Formats: sequence, C-alpha cells, structure tokens
Amino acid sequence: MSAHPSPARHPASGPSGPQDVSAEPFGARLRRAMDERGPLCVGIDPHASLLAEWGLNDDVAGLERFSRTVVEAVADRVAVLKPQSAFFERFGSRGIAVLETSVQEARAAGALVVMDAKRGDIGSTMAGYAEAFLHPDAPLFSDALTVSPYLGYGSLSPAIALARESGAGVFVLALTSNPEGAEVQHAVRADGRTVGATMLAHLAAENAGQSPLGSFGAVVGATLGDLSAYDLDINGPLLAPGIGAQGATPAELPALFGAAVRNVVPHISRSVLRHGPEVGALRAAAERFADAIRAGVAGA
Ligand SMILES: O=c1ccn([C@@H]2O[C@H](COP(=O)(O)O)[C@@H](O)[C@H]2O)c(=O)[nH]1
Repeated sequence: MSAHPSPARHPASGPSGPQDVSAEPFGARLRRAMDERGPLCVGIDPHASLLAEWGLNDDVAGLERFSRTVVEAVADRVAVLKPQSAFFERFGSRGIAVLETSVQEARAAGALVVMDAKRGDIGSTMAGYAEAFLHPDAPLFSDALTVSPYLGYGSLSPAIALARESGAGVFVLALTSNPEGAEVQHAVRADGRTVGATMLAHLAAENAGQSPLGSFGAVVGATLGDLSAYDLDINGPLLAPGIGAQGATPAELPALFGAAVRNVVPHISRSVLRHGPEVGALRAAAERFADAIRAGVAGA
C-alpha cells in the first residue's frame, strides 16, 4: 500500500512566493530562482565540529539552533539550500523533526530545498524513498533529492516518475567531488563510455524538450579539474559541490563547465558555515561567494 495514494496539488512556497508545485516543474522554478537570486546553493551541514565552533552543544537543541540560524541568514536570499540529511539523522527521530522544520522554514522563506540524502536502492525500495522525499504530502517533501545511481540508473525510475508527477527534481550523482569517486565514475564500459558520461546521457534524455530547464540534474564536483571529456549539455541543472573546504574556487567554474556554466548551481557548506553563529557574518560570507560566482559567470 502506498503511504500517499497520488501526488496531491499542494501549495508550496518558492522564490516568487506561494505556488502550486504540481503546476510548475522544479527545473522552471530553479531557473527563475537562479535568475532572480543568483545560482548559489548554501549547505546546512551541522557537523559536530561546527556546533562546537558556534558554542553550541552537540545535541538536538544545538542542531535546532544551528539550522534555524542558517535558514534565517540566507533562505530569503539564496536560490537553494541543501540540508545534509546525515547530520540530522545522527540524532534519530528528534533530528529528523528538526530537519522537517528546517525544510519547511527554508521553503517558506523562498529558497528551494535540495535534500542531500543520496538515496539509492532496488527499484521497489526506491519507491519508498521517493515517497519519503518527493511526495507533496510527505513531512520531508523537498523541492529535489540527491540520489545514487550505482544500483543501476533504471533503479531510480520510481523517483524520476514521482518527481515528474509532483513537480519536484532529482539530482543524480554523476561525477562526485571526492577523489574516491573516480574508481566507479571514470570506469569505462563495454561501449567505450565512462559510467559518469552514461549518467549524464541518461539525464539529457530525461530533460529532452523541457524549457527553460529540465528537472533532472547531475551532481558534478567543482573539484574535478578537467571536464572536457564530458558532455555537460544535459538541459538540466549541474549541482557543483566542492567549493571552499574541498579546494575549488568560484573563479574556476567558467573554465571548468564551459557553456554549461549557466546551468551550474555552485554549492558551499563549511566555508560559509564557519562564519557563524552571527547571522550578519553568515550572510556576508554567502554574499562574498555569490558575488565571486556572479563575477565569474558574467565574464564567461
Ligand atoms: O559529490 C558530492 C556530492 C555531495 N557533496 C555534499 O556537499 C556538501 C559539501 O560540503 P562542503 O563543506 O562545502 O565541503 C556535503 O554535504 C557533501 O556531502 C559533496 O561534497 N560532493
């Protein structure tokens, strides 16, 4: 039995205020948010070390204060917030409750929320994950979800199908920012294509004909140095983590992504979050990155 019989029409907020998510696909909402606010995505990653740096306890109250502060600082000005589910899950059900509230408050303030939960399983179980994050009536409903295709791209079908129905998006881990990803993602298949390139090709097919932007994105690390071997023209968003703490810089984005830079959603967590807990300092840090990104993309 399905927890949610079918995606209901359901009012949600977005960059231009309340909207019906089933009426407007994620890609269109994201394009507008990026055009209005700039493309920056700030992470909500309540690492234990950051809670300590902020003078907070490593407990649910600290988690809640941290997340609330990040939402208050940037949700009314950046296009996207990306909570890292792991740091909420470690507190069990009370951590998940904080995550639910953070998602709802971020969306109410006008940010789109990409839930970074990196789910992936056999198709029948994937349907459960899809309902948990992409069904409009789910407590953790998010504008988009990160998913892992390493049980086979086809295993993601339930998430892709539900996202299409509910107006949500999906980000597939194609070329991740961590060095260990290469052993899987750069592996060459029997047809001569790498695994990562194959994921990008699947996404281009999902997004074919969508305007102004498809809803099915790829995670492509900003740390990768050279992407010239890859066709990044997937007509969908490219979520690019790795800036700041992992070593990539905003200035590198135009050369790295080429013509696709217009569809890049640059992501930063620790290098913004370490400026807390002052709301003004967090805001200023996010704005410095946003300006650097804008300058690079405008000059591209
Ligand atoms: O390839 C990937 C996919 C996801 N991530 C996530 O993004 C943030 C990065 O945090 P920083 O502090 O800016 O390094 C984190 O939540 C990762 O799990 C990624 O880094 N790379």
